Amino acid sequence: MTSKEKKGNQIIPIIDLKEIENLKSRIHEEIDCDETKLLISLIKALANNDVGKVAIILEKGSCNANRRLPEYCNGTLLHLAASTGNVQIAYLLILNQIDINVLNSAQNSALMVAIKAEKNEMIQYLVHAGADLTLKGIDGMTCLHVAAEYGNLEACKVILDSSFAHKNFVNLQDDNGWTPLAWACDYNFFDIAKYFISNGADINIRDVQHNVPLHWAAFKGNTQVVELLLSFNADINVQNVHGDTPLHLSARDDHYNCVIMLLSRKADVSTINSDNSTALNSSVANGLCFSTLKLATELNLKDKSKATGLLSSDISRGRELNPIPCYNNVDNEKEPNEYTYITKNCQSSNSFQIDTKLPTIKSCTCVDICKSTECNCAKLSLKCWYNQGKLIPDFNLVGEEDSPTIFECNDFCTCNAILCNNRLVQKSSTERFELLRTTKKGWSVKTLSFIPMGNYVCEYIGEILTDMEADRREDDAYLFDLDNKDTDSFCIDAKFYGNFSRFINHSCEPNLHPVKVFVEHHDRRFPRIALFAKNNIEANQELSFDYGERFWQVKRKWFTCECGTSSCKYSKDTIGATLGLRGARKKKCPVSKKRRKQK
Ligand SMILES: C[S@@+](CC[C@H](N)C(=O)[O-])C[C@H]1O[C@@H](n2cnc3c(N)ncnc32)[C@H](O)[C@@H]1O
Repeated sequence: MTSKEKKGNQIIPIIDLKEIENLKSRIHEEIDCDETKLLISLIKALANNDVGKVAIILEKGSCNANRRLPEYCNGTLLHLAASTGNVQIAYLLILNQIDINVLNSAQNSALMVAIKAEKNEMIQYLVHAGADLTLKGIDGMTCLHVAAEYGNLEACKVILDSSFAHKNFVNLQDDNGWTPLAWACDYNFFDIAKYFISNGADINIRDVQHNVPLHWAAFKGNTQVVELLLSFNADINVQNVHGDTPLHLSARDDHYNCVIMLLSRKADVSTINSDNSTALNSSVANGLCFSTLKLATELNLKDKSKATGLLSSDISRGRELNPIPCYNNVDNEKEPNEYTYITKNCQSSNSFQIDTKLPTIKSCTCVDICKSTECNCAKLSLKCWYNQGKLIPDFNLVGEEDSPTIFECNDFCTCNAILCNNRLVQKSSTERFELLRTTKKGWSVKTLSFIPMGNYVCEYIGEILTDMEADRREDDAYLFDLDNKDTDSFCIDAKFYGNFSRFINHSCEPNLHPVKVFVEHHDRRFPRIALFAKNNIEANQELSFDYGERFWQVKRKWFTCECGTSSCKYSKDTIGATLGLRGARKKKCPVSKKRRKQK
């Protein structure tokens, strides 16, 4: 019926126009021009795959191809064509201006209908014809989620191979936080899970209940998928918001093979969930797994060297995308609790007002992706400093002078918020962190995953204060100066309200670089402080930024730098020379300025 053209890895159906003309010439019956009768004939012709007749009716022009069909779930003729898989008819409909991205009342686009019906040639055609891959249907699922749920590997390949799919498309989450990989793992589609992982799927992304795909695979007893995820180093003892590990979930549903697999890979039988239950306590009494778990628990009890120092499984209490566990293997200090965990800057006084008025906010009129130099937001930042989800190498991550200020696209821009190249800090960071007690610097933050240079890591969050308010505070250890040259000065204090960034220590060889970023308002007095990776950061490294010389000028009386780097400027041995020589110079510290003495 149609021949095919190869483009990249994709085979795209080619519509044979001569064949359509030929089919049209065989139709000799009179066609009634009454609109309702035309529509009925069209539906009938479509259902019978009568391409010639569909072409003739559409040519009459008096039939609205976009009309909704109540008897077909309020879809359009394209939904109908998608379910039958007739690519020539889909071509004719699109030629007649049918909207390719309409959702029917079950919230399916034509592409989703084709995926569910496994009409793979139609899927190729609709993707090639520009169907919106980011369109979200029921429960916020994209076409890739649907393809994963229905086990349609061919569709997954077509979608991900398409030039319309952006870099991180494979990791988009639905309303429940599920990635396409989570769907494939839950429904035991091994080949799809493997395909996603080899195409950039992140096995550690958490859903709204903090489950990772391994939880779902274990919960369903999908042993082969569990093994696949573990072979890609999935954390076997990962806990969800209820404290359940994959072993808890597998034991609860008595999935014997899966429990054996997890135990053989050294899953920890001693982990307790929020009900104070181990996997053994959670298992079905006298079920298949019970005696195996009992034996594993008894053997484990004999191993006394199990102390992990875990004080909390998530210091953010579910506020971050990924939980942030807290460990102390150093002293008796408990989990820090003298502050309130927040994820957005806050203001506790009326002494100033952030100007959020619409006329003061510039926005762009780009279509989709904001990659051109014409983007108004990029122009405001001098140029767009992001590409493929990170800072471009041109961005000054090492210089002492202030880095450029970044204006990200905002709610008033016309671009597509998912595809736009100029939105990073406004999206939650997907990196994983841990709070760890150190011997000489109190608490510290380390990254659990590799972070490439230029990646956005986290935001320094806290209470916005005027300089005068900050001066009245006794403890200045968590102040971050917003350092505005032209107007009144403000700072962020993370002492009482803050996120995990308040625990990031100083280093003379820092791996983070603070950048001023504006998103929801353009009031220059109140930039957001985004910390970006200054270089590649290996997993398990401590995060740090440079607190600046002024900090050490004030603090040297109480303590000196313990960063331990070879170029440390403020250690017991070097601080005298560093500040003695430079003390007289009025050095402008680029970002961080702690002004007050610690009492
Ligand atoms: C913003 S807090 C960082 C988190 C802090 N470690 C804690 O336990 O809460 C800044 C304080 O951490 C300690 N600190 C940070 N970097 C340090 C360094 N390089 N050497 C010594 N102490 C440091 C100092 O006590 C400093 O006042």
